[in-house]
Amino acid sequence: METCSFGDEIEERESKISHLAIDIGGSLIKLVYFSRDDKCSTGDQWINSSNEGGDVSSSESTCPILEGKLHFAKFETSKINECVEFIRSKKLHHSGGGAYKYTDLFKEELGVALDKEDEMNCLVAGANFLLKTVRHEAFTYLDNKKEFEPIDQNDLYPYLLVNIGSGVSMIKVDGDGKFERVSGTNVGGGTYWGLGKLLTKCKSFDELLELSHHGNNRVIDMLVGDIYGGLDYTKIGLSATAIASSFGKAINKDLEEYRPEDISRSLLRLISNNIGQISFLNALRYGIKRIFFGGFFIRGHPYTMDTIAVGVHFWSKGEAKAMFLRHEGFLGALGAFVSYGKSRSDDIIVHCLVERSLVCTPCRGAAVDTVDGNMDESETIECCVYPS
Ligand SMILES: Nc1ncnc2c1ncn2[C@@H]1O[C@H](COP(=O)(O)OP(=O)(O)OP(=O)(O)O)[C@@H](O)[C@H]1O
Ligand SMILES: CC(C)(CO)[C@@H](O)C(=O)NCCC(=O)O
Repeated sequence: METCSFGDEIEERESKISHLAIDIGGSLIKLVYFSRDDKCSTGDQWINSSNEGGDVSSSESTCPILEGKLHFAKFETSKINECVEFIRSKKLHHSGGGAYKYTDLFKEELGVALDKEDEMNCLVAGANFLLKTVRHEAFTYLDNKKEFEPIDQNDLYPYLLVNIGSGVSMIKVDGDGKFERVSGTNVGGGTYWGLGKLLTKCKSFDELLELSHHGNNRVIDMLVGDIYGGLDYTKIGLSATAIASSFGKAINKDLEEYRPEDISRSLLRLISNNIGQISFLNALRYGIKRIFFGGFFIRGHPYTMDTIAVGVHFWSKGEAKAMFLRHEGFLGALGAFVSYGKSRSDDIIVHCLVERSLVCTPCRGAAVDTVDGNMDESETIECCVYPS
């Protein structure tokens, strides 16, 4: 993943768009951009930053508040030209500096240079930003129920951040900018999509995920009961329905004899279980009780979240808790967005005002239930940007 951001204002017909951050991952490109509300576009709203709490206090001088919305978009990395076209059509591009893998493409197509931000820094900054400022962001998933949990600012750290992208990073977070990448695994979202595509001939990730809804993993996975004559192995705490060996039954038939639905479900279970287990072991290593899972592998998918949550609960004997994030896939891009300018003289401080209620509002179509539903990319976060 590469995370980049660039700023300055671009006039659009309906709103002013400024500040774009882009996260170019192994599988997906994520964009986060800010559009100023019309009512604020005169730029005549000022606050004294020293009177406001939190992030803006680093500046003593007064500064204008730009009220507006954060927007989200994603594209497959293999179709980067669609992303470039989107940026061009929305006129999101402008100035910047720096260089990296896609620099030439962005320079040639859009005439912009990218400022590179550190990936881990951005993941942590994005997670902290969401956990500290966006209500209804973090939730548990137990017994097929999503429950939002308010985050106590005084009891946030340490936590383990597990970002499940193509690969998986596990980061112990101790504060703003205070973190250590303690582990990772190469068995991640890319593995599910890659192996799933080969085994099922699916054309898209969404198709593969959809198949998993209708599958039965017991057809392919070897269960404890398959080994123990249908019985639990009570002495070591394993029920008959626990998986003894993922894909363990696949030795019995040829690939064509298995349903793609069952293959997808077993694969999803295998990967989610494995990540849940490694995450728990790392939480245990540092005495951490709360694990936040992000990354686009999750996609708010009930079976994925259930497998991870149940695994963490089971292995930790209820001591550790798995939590999920509504903006799961945008941590890096959001982090690039909020970090932009921090190391430069043209400081841009992004801060969501609690008074603006931080609801996610739909920007097209009818009202959606923004709290219970999965995140829809057409939703936005109302926020304020404080440029110094
Ligand atoms: N539409 C999609 N197309 C492809 N993969 C998808 C899609 N939706 C979800 N995914 C899953 O999300 C994963 C990528 O997640 P994410 O965008 O968070 O990581 P990344 O930034 O691409 O990876 P990395 O950080 O390892 O470079 C894919 O490997 C796949 O499992
Ligand atoms: C290489 C990155 C950091 C790129 O985002 C990610 O894909 C990852 O964490 N992979 C796992 C690598 C490992 O720790 O084995």
